[in-house]
Amino acid sequence: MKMLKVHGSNNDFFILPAANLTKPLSEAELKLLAQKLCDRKSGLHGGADGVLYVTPGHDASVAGKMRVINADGSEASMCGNGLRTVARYLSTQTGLTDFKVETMHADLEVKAAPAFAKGVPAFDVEISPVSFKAKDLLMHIDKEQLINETVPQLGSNLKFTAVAVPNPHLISFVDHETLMGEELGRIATYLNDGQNPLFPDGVNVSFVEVLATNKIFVRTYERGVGYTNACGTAMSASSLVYSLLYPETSVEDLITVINPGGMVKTKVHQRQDGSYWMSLIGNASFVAEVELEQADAMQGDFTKATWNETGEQAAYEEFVANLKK
Ligand SMILES: N[C@@H](CCC[C@H](N)C(=O)O)C(=O)O
Repeated sequence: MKMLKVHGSNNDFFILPAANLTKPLSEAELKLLAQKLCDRKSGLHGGADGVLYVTPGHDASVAGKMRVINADGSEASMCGNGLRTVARYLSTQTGLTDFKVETMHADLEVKAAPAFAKGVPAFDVEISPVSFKAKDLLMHIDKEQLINETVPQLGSNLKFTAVAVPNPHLISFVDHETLMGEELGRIATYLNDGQNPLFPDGVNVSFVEVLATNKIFVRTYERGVGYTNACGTAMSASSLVYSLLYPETSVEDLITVINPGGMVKTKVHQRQDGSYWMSLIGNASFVAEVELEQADAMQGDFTKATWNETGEQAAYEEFVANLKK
């Protein structure tokens, strides 16, 4: 079966089109396959943060459907970095450059964007729906929503905002020392332990540093994965919270979001009814074309897999190096 190794801001995935399977996968087999492929020690070519499973959409109004399987086998409702790469994949399959992709809770607009650099193609994707309601985050606290408040159960003086986009995010704006410290891992590990009373289903946790007006740095510990180079939904959610908490910025401003894996651009939009959605604009890099036997992959045997590099990773790394100049 053929797959693509891809990334957005070095948040990396295997794109697995269902059409490429030699036999259909049960839900349990899809979960196991993601765990086998993504394992950073025993997985395929260094593993990945997740699998993006692409199937036909509900009708001709969408070019396809993206399902997001985290490295631990859990399924998420959305993946911003992944959606850019799936959009590019579907664009190559259909010839379309402005279309919709079905996701768990919404059909989302995607469109080709100007390349971020030579050899670094980019896509612009819609991040939506957005909710601050505790029930939409599966967050168990004694209030309807959490916006820039401390959470005593976390044993921290930091203030947090919780928002679903639609996967759940808990975000705190911090200074540089805290951004780079141990607190993020301590809090995120606890909230993703499967036992805590606040987020029984887990949550993506991000610390954000404001670098300048409309320029932020986002570091994320992801539900179902751990620390990643970037999290597209987290960067979009952080941009929304930034626009709400910092009067220096406004909706429709273009925000530069730096992350450990590179850089994206975001824009926060507000509809007539007051609801929000975001644009996430960033690279959609194809690293390698992969081919392997499905049965081998299910066993975690990657010895016979073929791996053909596209050459795009070198271009992406040059793009990142130039960011730092
Ligand atoms: N890295 C993704 C988010 C993937 C899902 C997340 N780990 C969750 O479980 O909600 C992104 O780019 O948004």
